[in-house]
Amino acid sequence: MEEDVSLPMEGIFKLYRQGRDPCRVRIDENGLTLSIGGHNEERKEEVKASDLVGCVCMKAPPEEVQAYSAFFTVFAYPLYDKKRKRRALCFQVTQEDNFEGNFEIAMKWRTAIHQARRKHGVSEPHLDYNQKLLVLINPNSGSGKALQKYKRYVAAVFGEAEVQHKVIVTERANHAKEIVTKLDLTSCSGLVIISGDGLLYEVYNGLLKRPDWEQAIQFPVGIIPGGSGNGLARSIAHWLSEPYMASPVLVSTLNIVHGHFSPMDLVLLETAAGKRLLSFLSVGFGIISDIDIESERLRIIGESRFAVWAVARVANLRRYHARIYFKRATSVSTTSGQRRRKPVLERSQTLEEDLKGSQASSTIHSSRSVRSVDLQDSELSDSFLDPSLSLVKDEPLQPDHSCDNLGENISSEDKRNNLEAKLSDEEEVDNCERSCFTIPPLDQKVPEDWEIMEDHFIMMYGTYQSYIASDVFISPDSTPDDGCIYLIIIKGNTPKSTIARLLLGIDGSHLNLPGVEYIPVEALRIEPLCPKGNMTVDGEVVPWASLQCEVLAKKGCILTR
Ligand SMILES: Nc1ncnc2c1ncn2[C@@H]1O[C@H](COP(=O)(O)OP(=O)(O)OP(=O)(O)O)[C@@H](O)[C@H]1O
Repeated sequence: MEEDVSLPMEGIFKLYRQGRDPCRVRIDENGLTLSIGGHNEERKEEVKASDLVGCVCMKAPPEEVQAYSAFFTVFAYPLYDKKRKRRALCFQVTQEDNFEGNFEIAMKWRTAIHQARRKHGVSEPHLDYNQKLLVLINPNSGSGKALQKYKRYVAAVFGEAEVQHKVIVTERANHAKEIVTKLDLTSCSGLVIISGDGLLYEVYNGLLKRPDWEQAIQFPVGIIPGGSGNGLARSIAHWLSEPYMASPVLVSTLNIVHGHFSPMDLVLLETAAGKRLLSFLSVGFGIISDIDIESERLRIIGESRFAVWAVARVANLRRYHARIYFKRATSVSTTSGQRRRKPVLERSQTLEEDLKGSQASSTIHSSRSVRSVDLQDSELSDSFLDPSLSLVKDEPLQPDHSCDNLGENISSEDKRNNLEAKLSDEEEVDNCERSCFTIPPLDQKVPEDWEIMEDHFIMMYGTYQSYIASDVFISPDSTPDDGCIYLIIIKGNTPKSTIARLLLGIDGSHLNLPGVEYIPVEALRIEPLCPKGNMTVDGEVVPWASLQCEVLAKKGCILTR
């Protein structure tokens, strides 16, 4: 382990290939400050500690005249124009007349950069940086690009941040579940999932199978979007006010690199067969579940599969006879336009926010006139120097009169097959016993303070995250740790035109449509009263039968900035 240096630290270097002006550099716990040029023409740049990612030390390239120089390159991802962009600042150290002396100085700066980065938000619990992360990649997620995303983007940022990790590429459905069921949780600092939400569902249900499940489900988990359903990754970014859509993989990878833990609600479910399931995203039936399951055949087109299938489903609207019971949450309100504070996390101001106020960080300005300097917003592969020169070793339903429109095929074969594979573990021991629930068993009456609703529903969808897919902003009031399941209910008498408007854009405004109910609850029971339908948990099919659940508030742990 490297020894700490005392901050602040200052030095004078040259910015490699950026003119002859000396550059005064200061690092403290707030970040890095550069002052370039003389007193009359001084330009300043600041990079916040929260945007720093790492630093590598290098020897001089063969063409360098001052061959005794050493270099250190600082990597950061500040916000420019509503996008996180890579900044690589390469400093040339020539203080000493020999390479060893200069290299020692460069290494000290590397330590200081790491220290500033890690001390940012140090009061928050964070990853043990001395242990490896276990990265699970589903090569068949979405359009099949998860592995490519890892190789092309994630590995590069992990390299810059010196994130030690081990990769396992899943070979089949349930592989990830098997891995985490047996994993020695002391052998790694956290789990990172590069996939859609389906693989994370497997991981959580693998953790639930363990004898130590109560601790295991609290194991730190990070998610990088690679699938066709990436609701959690988008929800986390929304919560942190990060510009997700501009670069989903980068924004999510930076959460892992910064490695702060945030509590996340999980939901414990009980099926009619007495099986326990763990969920982090949603539970429901009706039109959204149908679209999710039936659009599976279009997974090759990625996330747009939901929008394409929605059109087909509205034309052929189904209604499901069911009874739902719920315990209304008393501690929250759903007043539109009066949303609760979003980021619960302490986070430093972004460059963009700064620019709105004072002219500040990462913009170089002269003492006379403020001007932007050409920023090296290069692609991940760019670097001022060849990283291979680094001297720091990388450790590295039959039709039924009570259910309309159910005569047609209502589920995709893919998902059904997957369901069969996943239910084949029915005989597995449930270490999570019935006593873990505070709600009564399914065959007993619900408590007096629960409410009951019976209808031919178009949908009933309970969600605990704001987004259930990257472009489906279903529950604006949800935050990952609010202790609530938000029910979105559409009863059978709602006109088709309303459903069409709803599905054209689930962007939060859908909650204002007549006929759409939005109810925060702590616990829920669903009792289907028609023979066939799609019931989903986190977008995965579960048997069409009674089911109930309750919130395990803040029992999960996600990696965030
Ligand atoms: N190597 C593999 N081959 C086939 N299926 C796999 C493999 N690894 C994992 N799976 C299964 O693929 C399913 C879907 O994965 P994932 O969520 O990553 O992708 P997705 O495109 O978002 O899919 P969905 O939206 O259907 O959940 C997972 O539930 C998992 O069981």
